Formats: sequence, structure tokens, C-alpha cells
Amino acid sequence: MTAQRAATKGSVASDAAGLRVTEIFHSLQGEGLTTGERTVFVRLTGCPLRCVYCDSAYAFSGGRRMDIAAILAQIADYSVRYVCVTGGEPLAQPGCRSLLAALCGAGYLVSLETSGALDLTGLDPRVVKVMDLKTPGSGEEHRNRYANLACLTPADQIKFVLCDRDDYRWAVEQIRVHRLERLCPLLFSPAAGRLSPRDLADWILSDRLPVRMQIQLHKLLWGDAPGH
Ligand SMILES: C[S@@+](CC[C@H](N)C(=O)[O-])C[C@H]1O[C@@H](n2cnc3c(N)ncnc32)[C@H](O)[C@@H]1O
Ligand SMILES: Nc1nc2[nH]cc(C(=O)O)c2c(=O)[nH]1
Ligand code: SF4
Ligand SMILES: [Mg+2]
Repeated sequence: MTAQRAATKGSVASDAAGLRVTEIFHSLQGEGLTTGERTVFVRLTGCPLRCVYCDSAYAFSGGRRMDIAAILAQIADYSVRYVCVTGGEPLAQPGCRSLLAALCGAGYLVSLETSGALDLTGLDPRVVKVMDLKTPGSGEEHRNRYANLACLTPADQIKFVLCDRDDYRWAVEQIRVHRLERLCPLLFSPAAGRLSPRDLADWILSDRLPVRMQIQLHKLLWGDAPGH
């Protein structure tokens, strides 16, 4: 299926209402526990982090201001059950919480991709939080907000995007120290183009880790192009 890119460029409106949106597109979920499900992605603009591997740097700036009604109207065109709010760092925009609540209220199964660097309290409890723990190799480990772990439930997911063997060892240690297994499913993902998926698979098997490996499905299907 061809993904569709719906909202992208345009000037940034100055009014405080609404959210800055880089794109809204229809694709197959490429990450996490609902991989393969038809999903509409709302990519919010702006991020205070700069992970070395970021595949969404085009969302750091630009975008266009949309109010929640307009976002909902655009999503309605696609007849999906799943909506994924991502970015950029979605929680960097104050309006993100209202958007998430409105999406849940409209009956969508809503997930939030977040760096783990911003406060997770006060989110609609129906939102599935997919939270990264940023590794040393990302260059943003110091931004991890460990208090967020207390906000996670078994319905959420913790993701490690790994650049190399040192990141892998670090992630194993995080699982042990914070007893992450007891919180929610754990995802190990190779940083695209930096870590061999086969090496990662071998390490996980060899160490008998309680994690789920993922490879970004959308990149296998469509490469690096935005809007997929
Ligand atoms: C682009 S980020 C947006 C949401 C949020 N800023 C975050 O980092 O979770 C979405 C997901 O893509 C992951 N990601 C970004 N670049 C990647 C890459 N080159 N390879 C694998 N995963 C990547 C991030 O770690 C995060 O889990
Ligand atoms: N197909 C597809 N699945 C995704 N899952 C998480 C994404 C993201 O950029 O956050 C993403 C994305 O960009 N595309
Ligand atoms: S936090 Fe997410 S959007 Fe921001 S730089 Fe890192 S991967 Fe990219
Ligand atoms: Mg992506």
C-alpha cells in the first residue's frame, strides 16, 4: 500500500491555539507491538534533543499550525483504528495532551512515541506510551527522565535504540538495575545503518534476554523517505 503524505509545509502561524504539525500520513505501523497495523501518524514539529541517529530531523522545524478539529478531520479520511502521535518530540508542545485526549475520545487506539526526556504525568490513561531510554550512543543519555518509569503500566512499551555493543551492554544493565521487566514489554531496535540486526539478534539469543527485537518495517518497505 502506498503511504500518503497529507500535511507538510507552510508557514508557522503565530496564534497560541493548536499544534505545529510536520505531517499527517497513513502507513503501516513500523515499530512496536502493533507493527503491521494500518495506522495514521501525526508527526508534531520540534524536538529539544538531537539523537545522533535521528531519522526524523526534518521535523525539528517548520510544520504548520493546525487545531485539533482539523487534525481529527484529516485522520477521519483514512478509516483506521490506530493513531500514532510522534515527532519530533510530541510532548514538547503543550497542546499534545489535549490532542491525545481528543484522539482517545474519538475512539482511536492511540500510541505516543516519546523520547523519555519529558514529563509523562497527566496523559490520558488510554494512551499507549512507547518510551525510549536514550542510550550513550544516542548522545542524549543525560536527558533520560527516570521518574517517568513510575508512569508506565503493562500496556506501555520501553524501547532501546542501540548503536553498538556498548549500548547493548548499557541497556542490559538498565533492565537489571531498574527491574524493567516488571513494568512493561521491552523493545530492542538496531539504530538503522549503525548496528547489524543479525548481531543484535545473536546477542539477545546468547544472553537469553526478556526483550522483543524489532526492525523498522517501514524502512524495509520504503527506505528513508519521509511520510511512510
Ligand atoms: C523519530 S522518534 C520521535 C519520537 C521521540 N522523539 C522519540 O525519540 O521517541 C520515533 C522513534 O524512532 C526512533 N528512531 C529514530 N531514528 C532511528 C534510527 N535511525 N534507527 C532506529 N530507530 C530510530 C527513536 O528512537 C524513537 O523510538
Ligand atoms: N511506518 C512508520 N511507523 C512508525 N512508527 C513510529 C514511527 C516514528 O517515526 O515515530 C514511524 C514512522 O515514521 N513510520
Ligand atoms: S528525541 Fe526523537 S525526534 Fe528528537 S532527535 Fe531523538 S529520535 Fe529524533
Ligand atoms: Mg520514524
